[in-house]
Amino acid sequence: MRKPIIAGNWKMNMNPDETRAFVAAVKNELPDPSKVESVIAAPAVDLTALVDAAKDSVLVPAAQNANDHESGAYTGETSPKVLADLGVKYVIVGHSERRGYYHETNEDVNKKAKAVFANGMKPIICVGESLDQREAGETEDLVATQVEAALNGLSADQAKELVIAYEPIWAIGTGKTATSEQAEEVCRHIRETVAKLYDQTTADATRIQYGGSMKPNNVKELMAQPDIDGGLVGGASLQPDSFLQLVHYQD
Ligand SMILES: O=C(CO)COP(=O)(O)O
Repeated sequence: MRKPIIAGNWKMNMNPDETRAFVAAVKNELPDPSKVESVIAAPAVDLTALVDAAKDSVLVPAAQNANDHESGAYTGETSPKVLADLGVKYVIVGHSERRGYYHETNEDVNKKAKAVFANGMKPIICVGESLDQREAGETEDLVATQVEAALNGLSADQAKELVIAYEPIWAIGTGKTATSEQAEEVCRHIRETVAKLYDQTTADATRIQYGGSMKPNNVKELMAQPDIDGGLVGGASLQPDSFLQLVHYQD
């Protein structure tokens, strides 16, 4: 059985003091990690505070990006090796904001996913279409291409470990959630794509999240879909109360 994974993506919000206060507010209220994995992806400048505050708790620290090199002349970038040294466990790769604002390509996403694995962490690989692409009927082909490119050269064992987040761009930060049927349709297609690339056993192990205006009031219905194994949550992960409601969606 795939273990559900609810991950907050704080984007460029919170400072170290706010990070410590958030962790203090949630750390003793999180669900049993054998039932739901609770993850927070903080800005790089907050990760030391996050890891430190979250030790002795089941909260799993994650980063929002990493360079594909371990060290060198890459001014302003974050080394995946240093993230791993700090105690980070997951790294979000290829978020639509990185693809859009910072021109990350499918090839970059693939290199970063490999670098994350090479340093003993797991990537959360984001895919998803714009509204124009959805309206042009391109969603399934586009998402399959993104998945194929991101997983290029990864082993079946790695495909079982990574997480794919389906985030329709038109649903991010807009309050417009994809209906659970729309989200399920694309997540099922992602699983079929993984099955074609590897085999059904591998695809059955890969965890697929939905992201885009996931909130306490829609998490249950989304998580009830057979191919949705988790959520990647922006706005609703910034407050301890709503994050706790999300990770406790089974209660
Ligand atoms: O981009 C997202 C998570 O990575 C979704 O953000 P919102 O939950 O704020 O729509």
